Amino acid sequence: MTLLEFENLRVSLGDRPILRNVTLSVAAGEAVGLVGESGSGKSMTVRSVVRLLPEGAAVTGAVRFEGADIASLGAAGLRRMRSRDVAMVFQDPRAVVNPVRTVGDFLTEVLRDQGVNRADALRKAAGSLSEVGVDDASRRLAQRPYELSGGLLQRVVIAAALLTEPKLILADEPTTALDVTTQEEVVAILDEQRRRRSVALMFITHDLELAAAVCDRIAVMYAGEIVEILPADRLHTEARHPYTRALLGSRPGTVPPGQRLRTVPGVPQSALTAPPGCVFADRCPHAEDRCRDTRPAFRGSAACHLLEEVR
Ligand SMILES: Nc1ncnc2c1ncn2[C@@H]1O[C@H](COP(=O)(O)OP(=O)(O)OP(=O)(O)O)[C@@H](O)[C@H]1O
Repeated sequence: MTLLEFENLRVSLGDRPILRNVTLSVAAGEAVGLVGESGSGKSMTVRSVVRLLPEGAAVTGAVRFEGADIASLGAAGLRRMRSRDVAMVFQDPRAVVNPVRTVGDFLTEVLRDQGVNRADALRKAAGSLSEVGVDDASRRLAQRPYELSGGLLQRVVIAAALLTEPKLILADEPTTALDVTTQEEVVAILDEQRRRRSVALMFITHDLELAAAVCDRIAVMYAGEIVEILPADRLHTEARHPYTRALLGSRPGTVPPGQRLRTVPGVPQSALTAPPGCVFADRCPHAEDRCRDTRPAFRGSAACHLLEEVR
C-alpha cells in the first residue's frame, strides 16, 4: 500500500528552480534512500512532505500522504501530521532539542499535547529511551541536552521520533554530525527500531553503501531531479545511470590504500544551472548532442537517453 507519493513535484524560489519532476512513491513500512551530491535537492524533497520549505517557495505537482494532498491540509491537519504521523530526525540533534529544558520535557511534550498525563508520558519516554539503547533512562530524563554526548542525544531524538508511533520517519543525514563509531550505532538503532515497528523511512545520506544497507530502494538525485530509482540490493549490479555509476566508482573502498580517490569529474550542477537537456550531460562521459538538447524521460528505472548503449 502506498503511504507517500510525490507526483511531478516542482519547487522553485522566485525564478530559481530547486526541484523538478520529482516522482517517487514510498510504500507503508518501506525504507527509501535519497542519495546524491550536496545541493541535489534531497532535503527539499523530504521537507516538502511536512511543508517545511523556505519562505516564498512555489510548489506545483503533488505530495500525497495516505492519499491526501498535503497542500490542502489545514493548520490542524498539518500539526497532526507533523506531531503524530510523520517524525523527523535531522543532522544535528542539538539544533532540535531545546537546550534549557530537560530530556524528559523534550520527550513528553507531544504526548502531553495529546492529553497523556505526566506520569504515563514519562513512563513511555523511559521505555522508548531503553528501546534505543539508552541506559539509566530515569536519570537521563532529568538531564539537560548539554550533559549528553551527540550520539546519546541523537538516540533521544530517535526515541522521541518513535514515541508517537509514526507511519513515516524522515531522516536527513541523521549521523553526519557524529563520529564514525557512533554513526554506526545510531544508524543500527534507527534501522532496527523502524523495521520492528514497520515504520516507513526516507533516509538521506551521501553514503551509498549506508543507504544500500538500511533501505529497500534507492533514489539517486542530481540537480533537483531523480535520475534513477533502484532496489538497494541491486545497486551494484543494476545501476544504469552514468551518474549513479560515477558515484559508485568514487566510493573510498574502490581504490587500494594509498592511491588517489576517484571523484565524479566536473562540478555539481544545481537545478538552476542544469542544461536544457539531461541534467548530468555536462559531466557525463557518454553524452551525445541529444543528451545536451533534450531532457530524457524516465524509462524503467532511470532518466537517461543512453540506457541501452551504456552497459
Ligand atoms: N533556505 C534556502 N533558501 C534558498 N535556497 C535553498 C535553501 N535551502 C536549500 N536551498 C537550495 O536548494 C537546492 C537544494 O538544496 P537541498 O538542501 O535540498 O540539497 P541537498 O541535496 O539536501 O544538499 P546537502 O546534501 O548539502 O544537504 C540547493 O541549490 C540549495 O542551495
